[in-house]
Amino acid sequence: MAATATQKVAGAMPEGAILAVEHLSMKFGGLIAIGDLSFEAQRGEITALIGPNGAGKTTVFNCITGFYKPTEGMIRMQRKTGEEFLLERMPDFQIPAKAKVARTFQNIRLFSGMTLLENLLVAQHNKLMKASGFTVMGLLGLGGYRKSAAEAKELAQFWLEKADLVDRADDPAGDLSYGAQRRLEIARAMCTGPELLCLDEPAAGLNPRESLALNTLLNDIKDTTGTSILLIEHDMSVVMEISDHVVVLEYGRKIADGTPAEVKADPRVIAAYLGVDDEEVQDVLVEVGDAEVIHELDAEPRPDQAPENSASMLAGPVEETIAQSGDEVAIADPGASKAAQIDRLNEEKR
Ligand SMILES: Nc1ncnc2c1ncn2[C@@H]1O[C@H](COP(=O)(O)OP(=O)(O)OP(=O)(O)O)[C@@H](O)[C@H]1O
Repeated sequence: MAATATQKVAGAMPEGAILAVEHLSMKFGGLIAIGDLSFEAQRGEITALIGPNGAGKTTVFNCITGFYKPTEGMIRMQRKTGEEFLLERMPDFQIPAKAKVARTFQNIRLFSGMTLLENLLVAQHNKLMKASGFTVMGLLGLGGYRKSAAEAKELAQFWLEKADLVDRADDPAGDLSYGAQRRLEIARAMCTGPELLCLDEPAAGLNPRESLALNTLLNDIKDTTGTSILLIEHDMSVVMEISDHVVVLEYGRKIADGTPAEVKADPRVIAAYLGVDDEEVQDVLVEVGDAEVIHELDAEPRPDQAPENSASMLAGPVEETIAQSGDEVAIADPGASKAAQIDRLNEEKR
């Protein structure tokens, strides 16, 4: 019999974790966007998911929030009540309501013609409809609807204040600056009462002042509500400043996992994150003092075989990819992964 989305799975949830991604894989035809990825997000912490363009970060988010059904693997989420969900088995519309996971997108998705307040009330639509008993009489103010409507407005105002937007409550959302729209999206997500908030590049396109306001809001959410945050971000000032834990992807694989300070000093991360520019990699390796790696890396570059575009690359070793993908195989050069280059050099040193 098929397991249900809330069925307990073998093995306890890792200590303190709200989310455990276990052996997740996602293939698109012959392309392995995520390959055997496992990581955890701790309850009450900010976990950042970073990596070069095309590393698979958004695909992970899409699997967590039910937009994609993973090819393999498990995504376990445990609520404060102890109730456990297998997100990969749930329909996407149930994930916010039952598992209490909310998300924002890379491109802003507000109702730009509606006021800020209206945007936050719409986010609470389900709760209000329930309070109306789904009847016209309910909507007209009988039963608990009136009370719920007042509470919804109060909650919206609470989050407008937190996002430093309360003075603009009656303005159309489309009139806000980019940074303010980002904060409004987060406020809107918080109005749904999430236990896990997934933010896809919230600092994209923000100026330093707006990035600072974003950091303040996210730290405030973490400290005052205990909501756990999973963050995809390219802006390292945001990642290093506010994250408790950082998971680094390259070609759909995890290459590092640790505190911001740990991953920042990891030569594999530096090599992967700096993309295809070998000279830049070496500069940074000099900065972290890994002269030996630099020396060996000098002998290793294979620019003639490097990818032109990371988005077209595969996640794993060629032989593994061929074995997994059947006819529709897109082949990547194993030399393309800079983290793998560092691994090979370390292997040779032993
Ligand atoms: N629906 C899809 N169909 C086919 N390929 C896809 C699909 N979604 C993602 N991909 C591919 O999967 C890989 C990972 O993409 P993804 O968007 O997850 O990367 P990312 O790390 O979020 O990149 P970025 O930082 O540029 O947003 C890419 O090669 C991408 O082209």
